Amino acid sequence: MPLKAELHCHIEGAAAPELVIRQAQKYGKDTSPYIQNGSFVWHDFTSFLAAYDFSSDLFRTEEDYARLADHYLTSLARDGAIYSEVFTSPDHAEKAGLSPKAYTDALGEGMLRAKAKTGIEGRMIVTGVRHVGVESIERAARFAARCGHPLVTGFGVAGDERMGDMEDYVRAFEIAREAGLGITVHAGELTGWETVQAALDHIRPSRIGHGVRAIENPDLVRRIADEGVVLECCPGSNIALKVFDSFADHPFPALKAAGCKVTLNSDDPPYFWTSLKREYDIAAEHFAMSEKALAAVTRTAIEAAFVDRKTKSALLARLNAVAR
Ligand SMILES: Nc1ncnc2[nH]cnc12
Ligand SMILES: [Zn+2]
Repeated sequence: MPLKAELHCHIEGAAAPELVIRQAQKYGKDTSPYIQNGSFVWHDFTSFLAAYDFSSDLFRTEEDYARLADHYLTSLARDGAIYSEVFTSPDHAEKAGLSPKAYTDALGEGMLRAKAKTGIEGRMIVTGVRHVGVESIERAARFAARCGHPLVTGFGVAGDERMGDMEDYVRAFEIAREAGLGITVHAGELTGWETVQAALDHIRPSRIGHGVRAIENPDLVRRIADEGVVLECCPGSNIALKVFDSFADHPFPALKAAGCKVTLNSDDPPYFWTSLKREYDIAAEHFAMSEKALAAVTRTAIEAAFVDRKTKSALLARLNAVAR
């Protein structure tokens, strides 16, 4: 089994249906509109977000969040992952009645529990959500910049790409950059190549969440390759959300062949009927990636990780010990 690293997973979106059902029982909620036969139910991005927000609202206490992070990172480690970055969302925490600090501390506690059991190294990327609005995104950036939590190492923007413009987020990203945080932004998932170009022009991230629709513009693909911007690709998510019709139509191999740095990620795994392990399996089966090529993807992810140099070297040494 190849060693793996993940850069792109929304922690609320990693809650398995069984865990969500348990939380719903705890808080007296009916899951039947959103979970049927042990599987999340949605049919487009808007209804996906409705199911996601319903489930997120069932994580309310520090222990709920600690258990969620522990659960997810432990399952990742069992699938061969040595490193995990998760997107956190102070907006969801506040809606559930927890302060951003209590929420972040709790997730950090869960990550440390998973590390104690399995050795997996975890970090958090605080995100603002586009469809909540610019003000909340700047609030999230200010929180990320001043929270001082040792596992918070990045800042990002996610949510419905069809709302707002990249330029609206420049201030938030400047706050995060000045605080020394790594920068990633969702672009080129639900909207076309223009969003990816706008992200590069206005935000200057080292990584792009998805970015796959850059394939629509060969000049932009060349620019991504030349500038060494890392793409956090999530093929299973893209097919589930019908960004592309099939894995045969997915641009992962073409982006890689054009010299773009690509990584494999699960995004919101149970919502898209995937896992990090399945993403590596998809790449082996549909993109003809050898074990060596998959190990190189893991290496790209670790090199692009928002983690201190010493930890990065230790992770690369672990990878190099088994993959040559
Ligand atoms: N796939 C996705 N795209 C944008 N925002 C998200 N938030 C959670 N999952 C997301
Ligand atoms: Zn995402």
